[in-house]
Amino acid sequence: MATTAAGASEIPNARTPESASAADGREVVFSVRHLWKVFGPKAERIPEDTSVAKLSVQELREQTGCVAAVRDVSFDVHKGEVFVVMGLSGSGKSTLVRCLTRLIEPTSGEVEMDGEDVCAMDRNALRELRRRRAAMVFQHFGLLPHRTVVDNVAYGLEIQGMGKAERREKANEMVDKVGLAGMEKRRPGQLSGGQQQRVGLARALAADPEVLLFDEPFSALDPLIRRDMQEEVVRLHREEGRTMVFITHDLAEALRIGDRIALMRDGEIVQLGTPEEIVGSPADDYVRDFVRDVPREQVLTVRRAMRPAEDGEADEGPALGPDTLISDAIEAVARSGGAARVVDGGRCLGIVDHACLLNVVARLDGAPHGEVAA
Ligand SMILES: Nc1ncnc2c1ncn2[C@@H]1O[C@H](COP(=O)(O)OP(=O)(O)OP(=O)(O)O)[C@@H](O)[C@H]1O
Repeated sequence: MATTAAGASEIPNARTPESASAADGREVVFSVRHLWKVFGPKAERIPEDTSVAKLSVQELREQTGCVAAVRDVSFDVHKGEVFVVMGLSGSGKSTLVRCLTRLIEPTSGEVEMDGEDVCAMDRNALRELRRRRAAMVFQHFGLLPHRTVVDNVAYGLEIQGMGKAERREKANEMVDKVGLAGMEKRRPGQLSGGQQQRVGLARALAADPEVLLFDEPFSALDPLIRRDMQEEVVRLHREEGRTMVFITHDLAEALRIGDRIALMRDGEIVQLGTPEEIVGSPADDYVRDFVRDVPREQVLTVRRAMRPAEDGEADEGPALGPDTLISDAIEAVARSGGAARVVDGGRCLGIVDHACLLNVVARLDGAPHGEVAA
């Protein structure tokens, strides 16, 4: 697993290649195909009408009076991943994620959860889906002010019909899990904003949903508490491996917590990839501009920097795992004074030296394996 060097933890991006890799054999939780959500008059005709479906957002609005909040979007969310939906305000993030459980009704397209057609679910199945299978954690948690912390956490379980003793026990367990032990008897008004968010998180976790859907849950928090909560999410994810879909407009947040990121613009996904793919190989100028200020050495790994080993190099020098961040590799190379080997399972995959590491930092790396762009 990649680690950040001390003092260089602006965007820690610790994840294994397995958790970050795209599909290969991974179980799909949500499968979305050609999803559209159009607001406005006769919205349902827009996706089918090729003469208007390709118009820009502004042209579409002018010609039809409709807003296409989500336009022909397809993707899979894999079991156990943190899937981040990122984009500027108005790019369609909330609409897209609400369509997953039909909190917003899609205009057209397919949504499946665990192979089941969400668009065909009746009212009861939908209620079950939202309560137990894919629970949403909102920015404003809507805590009940007159109830204690533990009763707020138990509330969802009460609705599910769980008995008092059992739900108390479960709620206490969740309060502990999110770091609020000792505060069980307080009321929301006696908690800080960050602590209230933790109560909301504990309440969502208590229902033990297969997927947690977060809609910008931390955007109202001040930066330090926000950072705490991001770490909390990463910790919970590591401990439980629960699938999470997380909306944010904050790139640093997306890079910090996401296994994969779907970057949206005007209702479309312009790039879907790991943080390393998005930062290292932006799909177009829009994405390139979006990630321009990201400290690359804190996101990209030595896989991207390494070059083939020359005679004798494969047997000497410090060994680094292939997921070592460039920032850590810089430290290792600087300390050793020479090149380092990138080693996986005893096999030398390549070499990183001063030049190839600097190429990545200076954005002179056009492609993986240290081939310098022409
Ligand atoms: N009920 C609605 N009626 C009409 N247009 C809507 C409606 N809901 C959303 N929109 C429009 O759809 C587009 C996408 O909105 P959405 O809220 O999904 O974006 P977002 O990326 O989540 O934005 P934010 O980060 O500001 O929450 C916007 O242009 C918005 O104005």
